[in-house]
Amino acid sequence: MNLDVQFDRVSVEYGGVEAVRDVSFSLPAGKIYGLLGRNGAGKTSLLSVLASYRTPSSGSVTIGGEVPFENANMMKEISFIYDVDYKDESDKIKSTFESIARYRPHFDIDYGLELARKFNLPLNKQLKQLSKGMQSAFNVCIGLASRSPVTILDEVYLGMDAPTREIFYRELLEDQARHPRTFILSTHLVSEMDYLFEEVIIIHKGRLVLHEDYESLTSRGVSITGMAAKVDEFIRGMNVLNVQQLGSTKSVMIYGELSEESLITARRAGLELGPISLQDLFIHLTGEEYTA
Ligand SMILES: Nc1ncnc2c1ncn2[C@@H]1O[C@H](COP(=O)(O)OP(=O)(O)OP(=O)(O)O)[C@@H](O)[C@H]1O
Repeated sequence: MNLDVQFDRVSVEYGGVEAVRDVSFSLPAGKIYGLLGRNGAGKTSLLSVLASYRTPSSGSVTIGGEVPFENANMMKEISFIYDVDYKDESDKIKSTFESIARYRPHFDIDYGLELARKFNLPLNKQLKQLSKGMQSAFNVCIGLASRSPVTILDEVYLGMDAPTREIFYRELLEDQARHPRTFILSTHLVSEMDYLFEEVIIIHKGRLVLHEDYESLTSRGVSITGMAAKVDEFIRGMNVLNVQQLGSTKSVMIYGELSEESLITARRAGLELGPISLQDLFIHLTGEEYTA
């Protein structure tokens, strides 16, 4: 079954206020997508339309050409994992997995339990007795063990410590290699998670800023380091994202590809060129001065 995701001119309104405006993009099945945007950019609103938690105020979302809203067959193929509050939940991990497996056809209980052990989750405790980070790790167990063809993980790392997040990232990549599917990861931890993304979608103030594959996106920026005067001369007229200076050495990030001629000039001037990070680009593209 082809389960490509298509957003077509999607807008989401809350009481007449537009949180998402006219967003279109398509996500071919089987890849890991990073969805980035600042607080309030509209990520959860967009994802909740895909997960059929709400309908768009205009436009449409389809999966494999079908509208998922109130489409029971299609809903079995989607998992939307977010920061669920378990404060009233007295079930334990295993029985929760068993309940989920009844309505998620791809759910693998053994894999879920294996993950729970890797995350050191206590199988004998009620969910409400788990710490915040443990509850997040439990959500990740559900997201991965569901093996849904379309899996949405909306800021699922909240409260998880760094080693636990590492387990999450490693397991995600390993399970993706075994059972390829579409993952959409919404995150603020850009520098930590960027290596997971095959494609990146950035939204800002409800609008799509870009959708591009990770490699070509990061190849669009360059860092230039060298003697301050030489750097200043070289970057004249370029789109500068960030400047750092230590003594007489200056390091500058620019956005835009350098021509072959510029590369030769930079080398002649003794300047060091390097890649820039997705986080640098993200900060630039969603800064206040940026207008899409
Ligand atoms: N139920 C709601 N009623 C009214 N406004 C809402 C509602 N949910 C979200 N909004 C507004 O819609 C906008 C987008 O919110 P959304 O939660 O989609 O952003 P986000 O990118 O997920 O943010 P964050 O990274 O902070 O979680 C915000 O201005 C928010 O205040």
